[in-house]
Amino acid sequence: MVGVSPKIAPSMLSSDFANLAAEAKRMIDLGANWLHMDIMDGHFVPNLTIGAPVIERLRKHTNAYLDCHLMVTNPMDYVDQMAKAGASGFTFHVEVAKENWQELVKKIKSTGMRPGVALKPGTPVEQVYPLVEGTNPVEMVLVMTVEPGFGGQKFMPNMMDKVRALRNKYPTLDIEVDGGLGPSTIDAAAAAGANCIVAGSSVFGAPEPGDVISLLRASVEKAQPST
Ligand SMILES: O=C(CO)[C@H](O)[C@H](O)COP(=O)(O)O
Ligand SMILES: [Fe+2]
Repeated sequence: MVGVSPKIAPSMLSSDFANLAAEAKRMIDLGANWLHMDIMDGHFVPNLTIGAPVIERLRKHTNAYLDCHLMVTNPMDYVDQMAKAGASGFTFHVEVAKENWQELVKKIKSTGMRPGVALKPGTPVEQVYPLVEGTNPVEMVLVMTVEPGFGGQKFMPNMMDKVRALRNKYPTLDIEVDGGLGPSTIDAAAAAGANCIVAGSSVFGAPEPGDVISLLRASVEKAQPST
């Protein structure tokens, strides 16, 4: 398979938020490729986390790729502030961008951020096809493998049908899975074709988080050799 390399992205939602800069450095030093930042507005999902001010403060301490997952009702309102704060990737949910996704993707790209689209477990995968195939395509699809809102939930294996369908159609697309990924679920996700792996509780809850990061990467490399 050509063009997809593993990106292991610890979800900072499970980190010690009071020591975010140190936690970010620890993850990068342990081999993480990206840092996954969960932005929740308390409206699209029943939880409230962080926003652009925290991204901005974190950016002063790291050059890492900040993979921002926007679980918000009005993603357009966040584009400028997230770009200014130093976000690298901006992944919005298709459920709230049915009408304006073209405008939204264009705006994200104009700021230099990398656009991605996420879908909830109940959303059919076909809904994201136009966003991958349009003249202004997204560069990543995030398949939620839990209901968005909280870390530490159980992986939904039936979401792998979506990952398989996406990988069959788009051999070089970045496909991210998010929710319940860890040593016991990674092989299913990697075999289905996911190459960007978000993992929160399994990494931060492990005695040796670096071992979990390595294991996740090895599983993706084994399932999808990138040459
Ligand atoms: O988007 C998310 C929740 O909405 C988180 O990124 C996700 O849940 C990661 O946490 P864990 O690996 O513990 O499931
Ligand atoms: Fe997430």
